[in-house]
Amino acid sequence: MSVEVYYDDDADLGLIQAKKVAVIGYGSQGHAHALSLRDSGVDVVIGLPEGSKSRPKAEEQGLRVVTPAQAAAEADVIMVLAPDTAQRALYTESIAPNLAPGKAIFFGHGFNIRYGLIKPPAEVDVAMVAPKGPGHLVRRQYSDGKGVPCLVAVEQDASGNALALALAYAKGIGGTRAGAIRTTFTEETETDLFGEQAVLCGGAAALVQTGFEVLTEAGYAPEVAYFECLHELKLIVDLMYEGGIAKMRYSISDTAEYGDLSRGHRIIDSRVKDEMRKILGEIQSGEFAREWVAEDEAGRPNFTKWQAEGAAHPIEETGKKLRGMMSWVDRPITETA
Ligand SMILES: NC(=O)C1=CN([C@@H]2O[C@H](COP(=O)(O)OP(=O)(O)OC[C@H]3O[C@@H](n4cnc5c(N)ncnc54)[C@H](OP(=O)(O)O)[C@@H]3O)[C@@H](O)[C@H]2O)C=CC1
Ligand SMILES: CC[C@](O)(C(C)=O)C(=O)O
Ligand SMILES: [Mg+2]
Ligand SMILES: [Mg+2]
Repeated sequence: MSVEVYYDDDADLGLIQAKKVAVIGYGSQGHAHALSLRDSGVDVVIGLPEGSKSRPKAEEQGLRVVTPAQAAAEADVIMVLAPDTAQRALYTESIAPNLAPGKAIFFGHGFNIRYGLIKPPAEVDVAMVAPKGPGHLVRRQYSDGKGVPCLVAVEQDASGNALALALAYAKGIGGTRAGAIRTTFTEETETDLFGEQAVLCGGAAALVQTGFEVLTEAGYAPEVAYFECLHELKLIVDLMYEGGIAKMRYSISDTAEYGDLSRGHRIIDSRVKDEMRKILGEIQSGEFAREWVAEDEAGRPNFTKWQAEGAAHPIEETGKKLRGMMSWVDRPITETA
């Protein structure tokens, strides 16, 4: 099945330059969208609650900041980049009362639309521009004249022009320099959640911690275990990123490649694959969304406990010490806003 991909020549920046855009939220994605849109000649206003700790940062970067309700009232296009769990109340209290026919509401992730937590009226466009990378990389790539590929989707096309507007927005943040892939809210939400749970965040973190535990429990030095299970993962992933698994296998030793080919599927075996299917089922059925919304509404008791347990894992202490010895380890991209 082939996907539609749009590039700069397929997008008319003038469409978004003719609109006023409210970016609600000024975190990882919000700062990247707002600054890049502004640098693309778009009239941008930031919506943040009074007392938000992001306010000084946005103001220092020369942006006008008002409340989310005022930003939504002023704007033609409202991009919602607050945390997913805050979006439903934000929508009900500040955005819905300020929607009118002809306006558009945009998202960076489809969670609230996919699971029916936000139901915009039929007279507004509902679209998504979701960069496939962390916000700080989105901004850095834009500033370097490049872009991070993004997904675009239209849930509701009241104006008949929603896709063109979404592509114009994607161009304004550099997305169509790299390519904007057409998808749906459902596909983006379900694959994004699956990817972060099973592979990128949940799967990878558990793999690293478990490998570290096996080596240290067997008496090997934590420092050596850290290098083997975490530090070198970047070198391996960089090779995959550049040329797929094939390039990684080309680059490693034959001994490593034989170990990879003969042992990898003993780790990620049919039980793990079945569990991945189960996780996908929980995402598709809405079970995960209901659980996460309930957890958030209860004050995040499990989230907080698991976060603290993760932070206390011995690999963190070892890593902190070792990274202090590695002058070549760049400042993390999460610290460059
Ligand atoms: N992180 C990423 O790279 C990616 C994120 N996304 C999606 O982008 C969206 C934003 O996520 P992300 O950038 O990570 O969010 P962050 O947590 O980095 O930032 C959230 C921002 O929203 C503000 N905020 C919090 N509550 C409200 C509220 N009630 N009203 C208005 N603003 C509020 C925060 O202010 P304060 O400083 O006061 O807390 C902060 O500025 C989500 O939908 C996410 O799924 C999509 C792709 C990648
Ligand atoms: C992989 C995590 C992510 O989905 C992302 C940066 O794309 C997120 O929600 O932060
Ligand atoms: Mg993602
Ligand atoms: Mg995500």
